[in-house]
Amino acid sequence: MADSNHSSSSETVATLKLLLIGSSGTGKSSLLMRFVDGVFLAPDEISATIGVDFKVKVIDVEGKKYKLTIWDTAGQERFRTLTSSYYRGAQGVILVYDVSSRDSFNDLQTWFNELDTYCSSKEVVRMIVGNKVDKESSREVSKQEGQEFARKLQTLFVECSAKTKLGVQQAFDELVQQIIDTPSLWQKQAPANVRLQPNAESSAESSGCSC
Ligand SMILES: Nc1nc2c(ncn2[C@@H]2O[C@H](COP(=O)(O)OP(=O)(O)OP(=O)(O)O)[C@@H](O)[C@H]2O)c(=O)[nH]1
Repeated sequence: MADSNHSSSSETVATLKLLLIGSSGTGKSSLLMRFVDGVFLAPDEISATIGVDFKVKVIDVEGKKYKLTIWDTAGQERFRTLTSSYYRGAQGVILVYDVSSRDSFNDLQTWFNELDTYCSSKEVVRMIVGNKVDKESSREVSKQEGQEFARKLQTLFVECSAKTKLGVQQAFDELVQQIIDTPSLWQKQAPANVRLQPNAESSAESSGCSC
């Protein structure tokens, strides 16, 4: 998949909404920055997310352009607001843990429960990402454990490092490819350049809502 951030949204086949969830400090904002901006901020340059943030990236898959809106939410409970609206319309969700933090891995089940509550569609593509593999000497969760948990929950699985960028592109590529391979998730959207009638029903179908 290639980047094409200079193309206009009217040329895109679809807009895909991706979410990053997971406990505080696992590296969600860092993964987003690495994937969209190609940078990694040092610990003293990055602060905890408050509420919700998002970035946009246009990618090229087999000659077609897809606009990704990638949402990053606060891991800290006290900064979490608007939870249900955050999940609305998502086609892909990345659950992030830190391979050097057993607690963040144990927290995944709670994040899954939240996901099931707000995003019940089984079609929505889910991926577990074990971040910070560069911290191999302080690893607390083996790759095999991560894989087994993902298999149990029937999700995709990738290990990566926002710091070294290892695996980051692969994670987003696999997630997007699976969404593209599930047309019912995104083909019901109105084309980006078609405006709905003001009185059009705000049903799941007309809003492109997947959850
Ligand atoms: N070594 C290493 N550190 C990382 C990596 N990714 C993120 N970090 C560091 O981990 C800390 C937390 O990163 P964030 O991206 O702010 O984590 P977050 O999940 O967005 O945190 P919240 O906004 O509180 O939910 C920062 O100090 C990052 O620099 C990584 O791949 N390797």
